[in-house]
Amino acid sequence: MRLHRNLVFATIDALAEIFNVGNYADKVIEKTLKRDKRWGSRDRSFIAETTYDIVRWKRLYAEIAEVKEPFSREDLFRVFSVWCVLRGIKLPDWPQFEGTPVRRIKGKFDELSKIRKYRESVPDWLDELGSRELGDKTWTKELHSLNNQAPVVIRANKLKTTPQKLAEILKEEGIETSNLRNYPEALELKERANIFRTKAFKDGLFEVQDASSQRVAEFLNVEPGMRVVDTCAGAGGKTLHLAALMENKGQIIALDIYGNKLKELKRRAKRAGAHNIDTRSIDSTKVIKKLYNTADRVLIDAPCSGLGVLSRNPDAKWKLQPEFIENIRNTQLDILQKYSQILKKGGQLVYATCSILPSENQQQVQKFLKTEEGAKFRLKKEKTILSSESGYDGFYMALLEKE
Ligand SMILES: C[S@@+](CC[C@H](N)C(=O)[O-])C[C@H]1O[C@@H](n2cnc3c(N)ncnc32)[C@H](O)[C@@H]1O
Repeated sequence: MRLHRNLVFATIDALAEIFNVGNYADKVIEKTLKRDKRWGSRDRSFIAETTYDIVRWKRLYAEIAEVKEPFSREDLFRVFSVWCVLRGIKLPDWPQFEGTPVRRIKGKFDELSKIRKYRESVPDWLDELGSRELGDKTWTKELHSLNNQAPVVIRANKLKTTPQKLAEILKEEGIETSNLRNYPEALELKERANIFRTKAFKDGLFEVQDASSQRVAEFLNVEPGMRVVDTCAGAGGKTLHLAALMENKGQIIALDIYGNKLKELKRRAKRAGAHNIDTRSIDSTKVIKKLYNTADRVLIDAPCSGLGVLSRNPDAKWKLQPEFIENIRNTQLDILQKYSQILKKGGQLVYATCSILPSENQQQVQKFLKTEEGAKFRLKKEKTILSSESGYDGFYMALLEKE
């Protein structure tokens, strides 16, 4: 691979903004890619993938490069040169790479690879938390898996197509996919591509949704005609899936505390041809209370640490703080106690997170069952999806019935 100066410089700029300013990697990359209209798809994927890679391996690379935050531009070039050396990419003869100690980089890599927190590049506190909650053996495997680049999985929108037809349509647009066994609506891209540019996407034939995430709506046992409340709907990944499973019949009320996310949900619903979704912003407790005892099904796709989706969101490793996880656990329990009251007697509720920590998952459900509201519920089944076992995101889901 030959390195192009403007692509490397754009990557360094993006890294400076992510590491030193603290902006989100996806937003920074999106902005960086708009900088030069002449960049083709290979140029764009170089910038995006290299930036994500260096974000993912920040601790390991910085340790090898012997640099500390906040990084100067010179430091970032040193980190970049570690990335090149470890990938076997020939360094160009630019002044920024002069005197790069190639042998020393390889030696330090071998040495640091013996220690998990460096090898897998995580902060000390996170390594300790994961190991304490999951056990050393499972955490080691899981962390390794969460450091792999996530595959691109899409969900065929059954309101408009079938996975088979969609695969053919995408093939005509130059995108090859394969079916995923045991995931009835999913297709996986054989090669990464910007699928948002396809006509099939603009026509609402699919949504990008990880395979594990596609398990959540299925878990809720919805049927056409039901009244379903999606309490933490965000931009609607699961809401749209619910609408498809309900064949557009019945009613879905999508709630969130952020109105802008619900606006995006509406846009996506229009594209998907999902007509049975109402959105309501939770701007007071009244919004929830009005819905008490009205729903056949409730989904609580709770805010969480997001540790199960590190492979698609590697900068969370550096942005997450232990206090955030502590606070989010309180929110999760509070939400469970309040939003569960939306359910009618005999109705079913799914509590889900994209976390792999038992303290956000099964332990929260057990705590909830011991509360006054929780005593009305029975745990029907629960499922923990580990990335190391499934090859996709880490998720947790529990199905509860109101007796
Ligand atoms: C895991 S995300 C939801 C993802 C979404 N369901 C999807 O499938 O795309 C959690 C959502 O909960 C929302 N949220 C956070 N606190 C909340 C609260 N107290 N009540 C309702 N929603 C909340 C966040 O804004 C976020 O959109």
